[in-house]
This record gives sequence, structure tokens and C-alpha cells, in this order.
Amino acid sequence: MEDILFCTSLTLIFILLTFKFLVQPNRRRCENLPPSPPSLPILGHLHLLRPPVHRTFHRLSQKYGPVFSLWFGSRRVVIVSSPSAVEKCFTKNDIVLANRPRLLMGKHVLYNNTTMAGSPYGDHWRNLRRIGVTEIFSTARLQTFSGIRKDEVKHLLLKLSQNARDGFAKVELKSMFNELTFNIIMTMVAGKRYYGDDVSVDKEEAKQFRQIMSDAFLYGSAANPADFLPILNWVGRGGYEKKVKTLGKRTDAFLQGLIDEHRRKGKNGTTMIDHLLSLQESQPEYYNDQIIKGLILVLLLAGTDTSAVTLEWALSNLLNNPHVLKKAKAELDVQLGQENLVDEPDLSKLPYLQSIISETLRLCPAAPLLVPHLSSEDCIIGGFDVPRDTMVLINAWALHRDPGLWDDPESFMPERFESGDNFSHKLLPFGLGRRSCPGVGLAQRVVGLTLGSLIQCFEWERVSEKEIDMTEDKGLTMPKAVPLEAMCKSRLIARKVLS
Ligand code: HEM
Repeated sequence: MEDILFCTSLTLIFILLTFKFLVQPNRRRCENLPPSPPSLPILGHLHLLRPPVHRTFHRLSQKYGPVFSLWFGSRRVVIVSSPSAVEKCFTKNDIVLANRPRLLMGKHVLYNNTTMAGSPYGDHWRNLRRIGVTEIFSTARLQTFSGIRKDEVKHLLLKLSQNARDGFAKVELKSMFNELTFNIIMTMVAGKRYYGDDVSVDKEEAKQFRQIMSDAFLYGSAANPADFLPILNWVGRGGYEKKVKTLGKRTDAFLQGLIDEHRRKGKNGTTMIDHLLSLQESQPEYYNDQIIKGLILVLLLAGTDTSAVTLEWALSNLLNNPHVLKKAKAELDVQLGQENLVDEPDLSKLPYLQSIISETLRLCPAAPLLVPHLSSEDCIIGGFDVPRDTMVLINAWALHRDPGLWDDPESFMPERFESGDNFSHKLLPFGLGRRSCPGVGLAQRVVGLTLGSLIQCFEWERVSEKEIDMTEDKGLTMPKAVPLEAMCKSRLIARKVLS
């Protein structure tokens, strides 16, 4: 009897201690979670995610506060849109939030989350960022490829001027900006143009590449329920995961083909692949084929659509604000005259053009929720407890339109950037902290040079009296729902510099 009593007491003590040390701290930890709307079993709040998601989050934040939480299936997500909480995310919590969630695209297409954008925070990611900074994004490396950007912008100008020499002609710009940015990246990477009427490769190869890219952007767009409800991949045929796996194989085979082709050609090439292959010879452990393929893929996925969409929004804003367009044209005419086409070194002499780009990125950030972060430890955001393994989304779009931070936030007013104030805490189209965009320098060159050239070489008008529709569509970047069409007519300078 005594034995039984002893054993029972021991078990009770064990249970109590377990409760005290394991369960209670958890409960205490979870006591001050960010507020959350009522959720559904299994789905959590997935049913609430109506596109455009950043606007839905903004509406929810007005009811639940600037730091609130949702469940995407079984994944806890915290959405942040107060300036002070955002600032803490990228200062005090920067390391804790420097992880990325593991999603199906990352697993099957982006080499099991080993590329720069998807890799968890740690030595491997640091190594990739180092390679990025020294071999791709440094001023010196960007300078090496400036001729490519100039040529591609000229290509665009020539195409536009074909019908616009003698009067206004209607043009569709979305596809042209896409061609421009893909051709810039792929000429830098592999010396090949895959887009437009005058591709530099076999037509079949171009078609294959374009299909891979359009599928990658389609599957990578928005929140995919199958990422958060694995059951969706087990029921039915041809589920999301299966499609993504097939895409991963096609993408890998294509990129491997490119690398092998450059390897066969030998050492004299000047493309990024040639450069990385030469580094492979001296440091094979860093520059293996998978690292090179991952780098190419990330440049394509992160560096094309973002810049193309920004150009489309910028020109749309200008067409809806002709007085801004007029002022920008005057700045270019005064600084460069009627003889010289704008070039990258001129961009620093064009502060109003820079302000137009900043104002476009404020109102129309290509990554309105940045790229998802993941907490690697428990942390505190905006006074709330955020457990480890929480996906954290920063609503930059909401911050950029916060009336407490900006005067008349819905209006397009580039002049607001002329004050010389520091905007870094409230304007974050490229993110902040360790995981911020390493491609800023390239993006600024491409967007600045293209927009400057378009304003300098053409008169621009809307297709009708009606304002350009500024509705946002769903998508990986923030695309326009209605692709931009406009009327353009060559100016004298276009005839001079393009002839
Ligand atoms: C207007 C153009 C662009 C915008 C608005 C933009 C914006 C962003 C944002 C918001 C992030 C995520 C920051 C975060 O996680 O908090 C990001 C990450 C990244 N961007 Fe960009 N980007 C642009 C152009 C480019 C270009 C041209 C490249 C390269 C060719 C590039 C490469 C990357 C990469 C590799 C990452 C991942 C960084 C990491 O996770 O360590 N981006 N970008």
C-alpha cells in the first residue's frame, strides 16, 4: 500500500513539475498574443485572404490594431503596420526575424530553400549575400554591364518610335517593360535575349524559357492555400505541389543547359555565368552548379517583374498628373539639352526624376508586404508576444499611406521628397535590415534610365480623357489590374539620337 502511495505521489509531483516548467511558461508566453479575428477550424483565416491581400490586411488592422495575428491553416502569421513596431522588427528583432518560411516553391523550384531569397538565416545565406555583393551587385560589377542596360533601353525607344514619328500612336507598355527587364537580366547572365520580336536565340528555346518564367510567376504569386493546408496536395490529381515539382525539374534542366553551354564554349566569355564558372575553378566548394543556378533564378524572379511593374506604375502616375510629367521633362531638358540621351551617370543630376521614382515606390511598392519573414525565436513585436516559427508580414503598403506619417498620403506628390528629410523609417519599398533587397542599385539604374529616356524622347498622353485605372491585381509583385496603354509621339531629340 505504501509503495502504491509513494508511486502515485511521485507521479503527481512529476506531472505538477512538468506543468510548471513546460506548460505554464508556454501559457504565460502565449498570454499576450496579438489580437486576432475569429477563425474557422482547419482553415484558420485563409477564407479572409481576398486580393489584393495588403488592402485586406489594412482593413483588418483598422479593427484589430497595427499588430494582429491570423492563422493560415496551421501556420501562425503576424501582420505589422505600425511605424514603431516595424522599426523594432528591423533593429532589435532583425536577427530573430531574418529567417524565411519554407514554402513549396522554395522547396521544389528554388533548390530546397538554398537560394539567397529563400535560404534560412545562417552561414550559407551570409555566403550567398557575400557572393552577391562582390560578384553581382557591387558598383564595379554593375558598371561592367551598363552597356547592356543602355542597349536594351535603346531597343525599347526604337520600338516605341516606330509608329510615333509623325504623330501620336497607341502603345501597350506592360509587355514592353517586361521584355526590357528580362532581356537586361538574361543578357547580363547569359548573353541572350529571350523576349521581343528580335530574340537572339532559337525560337523554341525562347518559347521554353518564357513559359518557365510565366509559370514560375504564376505559382509563386500570392498565398497558396496548399502551402498551409497540406491536405490539398493529397486530394485530387494534379495538385499545386505536383505542378510546382514539374516546374522545378523543367527550370533546373534549362539552367543546367545554359551552364553546360557556357562551360563548353570556354573561358573567354564576359557574361555572369562565365564569371561564376571561372570562380568555380578556384573555389569549387562555393561556386558549385547549384549555387550558380540558384543565383540566376533569384535574379530572374526578384529582379525583373519588380522593376517592370514599377515602371508601369510610374508612367501611369505621370499620365494622371500631367503637371508632374511637364516638370520632369523640363528638368531633363535643362540638364541634358536636346542633343544627348540621358545616361546612368546623369541620374544624380535629376533629383525630380528620383523623387518621382520614390513617390511611385511609396504609393505602388512592387512588394507591398516585402518578402515573408519567419521568427527563429520568441520575440516581442509592438508589445505583443510573438512565438518562434511565426510568419511575419510587414505591410509596407499601409505604412506608405499612413496619414500619421504622410501629408495627403493618397496624392501623387514627388515634391514631398524635396525637403531633404530622412524617410528611411517610413519608406521601405526595398525592405530594411539584413534581408533588405541587395538589388536596389540595379533597380534604381534600370528604372531611372528607362523612365528618364521615355520622358526625354516622347510626348505622352492618356488614350482618353478618363484617368488611368490604378486598380491593383493579385500577384507576386503588385501588378496593375488593367495593363497600361498610352499615346506617345516622338520628340525632336528621339529623331536625333535614335536615327
Ligand atoms: C523596384 C525594384 C525592386 C523592389 C521594389 C524590390 C524589393 C524587394 C523587397 C521588398 C525585398 C524583401 C526585403 C525583406 O525581406 O524584408 C527584396 C529582396 C530581394 N531582392 Fe529586391 N526589389 C527590387 C529589385 C530587385 C533586383 C533588380 C534584384 C536583383 C536583380 C533584386 C534581388 C533581390 C533579392 C536576391 C532579394 C532577397 C534578399 C534576401 O532574402 O537576402 N531585387 N527586394
